[in-house]
Amino acid sequence: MDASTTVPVPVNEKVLGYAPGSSERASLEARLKELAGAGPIELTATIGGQQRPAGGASFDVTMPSDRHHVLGRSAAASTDDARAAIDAALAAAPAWAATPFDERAAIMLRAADLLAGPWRDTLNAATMLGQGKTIQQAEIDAACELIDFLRFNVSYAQKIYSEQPLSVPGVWNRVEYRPLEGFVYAITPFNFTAIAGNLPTAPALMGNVVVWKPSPTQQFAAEFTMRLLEAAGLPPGVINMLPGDGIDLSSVALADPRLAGIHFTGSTRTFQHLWGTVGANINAYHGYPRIVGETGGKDFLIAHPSADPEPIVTALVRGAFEYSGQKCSAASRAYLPQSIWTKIKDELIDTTAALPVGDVRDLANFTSAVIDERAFRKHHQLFDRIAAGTDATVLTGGTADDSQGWFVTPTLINSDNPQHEIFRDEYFGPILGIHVYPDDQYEQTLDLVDSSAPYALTGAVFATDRAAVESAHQRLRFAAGNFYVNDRPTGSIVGQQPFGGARASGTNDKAGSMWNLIRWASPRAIKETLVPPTDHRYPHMS
Ligand SMILES: NC(=O)c1ccc[n+]([C@@H]2O[C@H](COP(=O)([O-])OP(=O)(O)OC[C@H]3O[C@@H](n4cnc5c(N)ncnc54)[C@H](O)[C@@H]3O)[C@@H](O)[C@H]2O)c1
Ligand SMILES: N[C@@H](CCC=O)C(=O)O
Repeated sequence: MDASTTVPVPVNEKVLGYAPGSSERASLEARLKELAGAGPIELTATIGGQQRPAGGASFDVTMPSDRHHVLGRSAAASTDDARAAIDAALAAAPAWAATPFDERAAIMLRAADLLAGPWRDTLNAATMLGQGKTIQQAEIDAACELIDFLRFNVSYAQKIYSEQPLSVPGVWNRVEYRPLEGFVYAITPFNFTAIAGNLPTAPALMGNVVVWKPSPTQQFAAEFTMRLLEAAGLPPGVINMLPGDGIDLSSVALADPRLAGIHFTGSTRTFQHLWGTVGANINAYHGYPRIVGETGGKDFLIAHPSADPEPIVTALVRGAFEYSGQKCSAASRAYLPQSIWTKIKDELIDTTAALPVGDVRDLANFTSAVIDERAFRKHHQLFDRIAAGTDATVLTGGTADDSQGWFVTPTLINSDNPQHEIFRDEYFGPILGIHVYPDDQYEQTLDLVDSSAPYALTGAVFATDRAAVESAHQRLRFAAGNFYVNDRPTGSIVGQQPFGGARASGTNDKAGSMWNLIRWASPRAIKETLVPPTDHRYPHMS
């Protein structure tokens, strides 16, 4: 049975400011220099606690804002690596499942404290360099959100374990929250070091063993995350990290009868492919694999004519362009009434055009390059389509330059056609589509917001009129799993805004919450009769 001792009450990790002259800035800058100048480091697979080069095709991890700067060299996991990782995970499973909850929890809490202290600069600097994040964006992700995931999950797990059924005189009923039988396959995206750390550690906290495949473009920070977990005392084999694109790994892992679950965050397309493969293999498994996936978004901001104009500009600039729009939560379509648009148009265009965009090592920049050549080309093609079409206008931005890094300028695109692709497709970049509607058509526009895109991840309404807020709550009830009133639709905090969406945006199991952790437990109900009956006859028989 799992322990019911108390665990520390979690508190959100404080976001450090890195202002000029601060001690945290000096220490971060020193670590940035060290990691950037370390020469390409070898990025290995970790199988059964052993670091070893993976056997597949090699790849480089480079800086998005300085694309010729190679940070690390790695190789994709081969089918042999995949089999070895699954074997190592399953070999570790009995001892890990038998490890008391308190001991598992202590490892996660220690990882959180190490990250809050001596590992903070390393994970922040690795995330800045490898994933192209500014310090603000790295700090809220690689430091604070991952620390929060580790601490809050311990507290949520304890709540789950303490949830017990009724016992009656003569009978003791209990529920044992067993781990799943088999291994969990955690597949993580490039854009959040915290998500990459949470997806393997959440199932591991619940007693599961994991094969973890980070994104190739996040492999630099993933390498340090794996070392951090080892430093915290994670036993060999509990989490096995395999680099690469996942093709060979999936050919083995998704066909393995012992696949117990998939913990995925990434694009809708990849998730649908994984789900389809599991469906096709369903007769092969010992059980029904749990499938948890948080995927894409086309996140909206709608303003009512009663809204204060000024905060809308800030919400749009931060919501759309922080981390160059590479957040699943990024505001990528805005619906503004004509009266507000008239007031904010110039300021929004001027502020967007003036955003400092450049190398992440210059801490004065607001944002940087997009993640890789694929993302860069996707945006280039979008700009070509917009230029060739007649129903959308670039208000600012619309250019891309790869001479130094994968730079795409923060871009505002206006269209009167609410069915235009800019209001439907996820680009995952610094692109904000703007639709201006007549002031008297707020209600109809809410319906447009609800129906124009297949996703339902995040959204925001700006209004001072309470009836307008209420109307948005009702009409957009299923349009977002995270809904914001008078705030930008990004920046959820663990423990405050449990995160996830439905429709094409995922299974909405809310990362960093009890609802997610419960997916990694297989409850066993135990009834113990204290003095068993000795007469088979019922009263009606006498
Ligand atoms: N809803 C959320 O909480 C959330 C959070 C972050 C990112 N996202 C979404 O993630 C996407 C961006 O991330 P990305 O570009 O890394 O997504 P992606 O789908 O391209 O990749 C995600 C992961 O899947 C892996 N992958 C791809 N094919 C695979 C296969 N056949 N087998 C195993 N692994 C495979 C990738 O290598 C990567 O590790 C966006 O759509 C964004 O909205 C969603
Ligand atoms: N939880 C983050 C988004 C993660 C997706 O990329 C936010 O709310 O901005």
